[in-house]
Amino acid sequence: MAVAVDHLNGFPFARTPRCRLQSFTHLDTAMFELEQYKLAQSLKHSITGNSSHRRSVSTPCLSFNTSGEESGNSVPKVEIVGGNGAPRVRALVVEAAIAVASGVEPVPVSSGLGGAYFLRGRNGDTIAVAKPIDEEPLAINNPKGFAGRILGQPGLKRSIRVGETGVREVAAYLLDHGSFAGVPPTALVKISQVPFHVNDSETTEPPLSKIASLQRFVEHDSDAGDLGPSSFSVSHIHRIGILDVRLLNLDRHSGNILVKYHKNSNYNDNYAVEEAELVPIDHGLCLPEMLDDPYFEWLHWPQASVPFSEAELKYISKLDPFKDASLLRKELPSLRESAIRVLVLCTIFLKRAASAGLCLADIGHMMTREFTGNQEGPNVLETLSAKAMASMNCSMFDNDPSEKENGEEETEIFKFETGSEDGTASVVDLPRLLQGCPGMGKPPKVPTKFSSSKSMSGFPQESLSLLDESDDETSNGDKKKNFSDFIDDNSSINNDDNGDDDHRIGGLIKSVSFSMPNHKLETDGISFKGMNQEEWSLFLVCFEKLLPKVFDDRKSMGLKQRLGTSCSF
Ligand SMILES: Nc1ncnc2c1ncn2[C@@H]1O[C@H](COP(=O)(O)OP(=O)(O)OP(=O)(O)O)[C@@H](O)[C@H]1O
Repeated sequence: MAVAVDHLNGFPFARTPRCRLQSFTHLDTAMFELEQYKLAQSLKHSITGNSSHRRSVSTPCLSFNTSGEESGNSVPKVEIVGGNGAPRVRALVVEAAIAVASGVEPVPVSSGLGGAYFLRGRNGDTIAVAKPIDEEPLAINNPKGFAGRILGQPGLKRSIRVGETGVREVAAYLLDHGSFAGVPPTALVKISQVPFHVNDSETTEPPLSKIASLQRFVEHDSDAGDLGPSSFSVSHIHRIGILDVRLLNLDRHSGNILVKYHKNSNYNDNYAVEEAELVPIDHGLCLPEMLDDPYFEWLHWPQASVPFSEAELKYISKLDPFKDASLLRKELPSLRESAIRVLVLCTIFLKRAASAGLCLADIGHMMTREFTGNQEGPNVLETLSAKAMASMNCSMFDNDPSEKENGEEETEIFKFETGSEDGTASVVDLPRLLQGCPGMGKPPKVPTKFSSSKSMSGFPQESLSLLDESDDETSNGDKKKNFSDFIDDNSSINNDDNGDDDHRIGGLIKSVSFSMPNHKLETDGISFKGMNQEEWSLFLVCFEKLLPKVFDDRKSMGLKQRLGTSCSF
């Protein structure tokens, strides 16, 4: 059996009318070809690297229906398309490639809302979990009855698009430096000639390949939902919590924490102590495109109120949000800049809060929205961001008195209408939003102007309106390409080449911009995508200035509320 490993560095991608292609200028694609007919004849399990077998890809479009040379090639294969620079992923992909080439079919996983498959080796051991992006919840080929939207539309969470959870799984692994939280090795791969699920297969040609996240399978005994938190160590919970805060994880429910038991070395014959290792999985709903409401299961666990240890504080202090941002841009060019900015903001928030002496529970609470009555209020992080945006505008106007005069319509600007499909309008009251944050005081008078609301039609879900696809840019100001940009439209996946939002996303855009164009403060989340680099830097300065007061307030409030820190676990 031969394994040909092929590196495609800097491959210049063409642009075709049918298919938007991604310029993977720095994509280092490792291609693992395993030819099945050779398998039968092979000299048992010898694996040889063959760099001379360079493969030219004429249509490197990451589509579900491949064409050209690939359609004539029925060899199951796995190739890395994102996260190649991460440790331990090549070994994972080699194993998965050998498994699929040897003809072992993926086994569907019954739990979860999305399509997930166990890939097994020929000895029956599970190697990896593959989650095709077109089988995510709400995606076109979802096998569990939650299909219906096309790639690029808002998904289960409005701030994360259908088809873009896989890239986030990989981002979580890349950002888990030194395996601090223990995210299993994860890569974004293209898997070809493997029978995954397809809806409506009678009318549509089954795809020859799919893009999927591929994660190392972790042997485990249960998940955290089956157990009470008392058996979990403070350190394991803190490490997962630190990751969740950096990534603004919207989905850290207990089922997404696997539990493995190890015999503790201190046990004696009468009483074997088992230590539970926690393994975080399922990071598809991290790094939203705008500030959103995270879900942190550990917030309800007493360990989260224990102060960070020295080692944890050291790890946090060494986190560099800008380096992390560069890493993501390099390894995962399809991840949108707006999501990367959320990472930067949350990391700064974590670092400053930890160094101010706040514990994980304090930080998690400040990032979580609260319900009062039946109304959801903004969390402290959102309120702070809104205030930083406002003060940023003020400081820009300070330099330009003429603008200041023109913008005196204040207060009203905090009330903007949001239309709904039935024609009713709701009003979002930003002064109230700004007052919701301890230490914020009165909202500033901020001159702003409204952005025009776009009326769209076509989809019933009002949530479809919340992502504006128009202007996602890289830090250089270049238009950024995303998965939905380069999906071949043969695959029935949205391929918006004409830039016309209206035929693609239904509902009503609900956003208001501040005085600078594209600073969107959306009713369901604050987005940073419209800021240019200079504005973003200014925003961060304004944001950081607001932190000490808020942290002081939280500390005095937390003293009353928190559990005693003398609890032992
Ligand atoms: N790395 C892994 N190791 C072992 N088992 C895994 C791993 N990843 C996922 N699983 C198993 O597969 C199941 C489904 O995976 P996952 O939760 O990631 O899918 P999902 O469709 O995104 O789920 P959800 O609807 O909860 O968001 C998990 O409940 C778990 O049992």
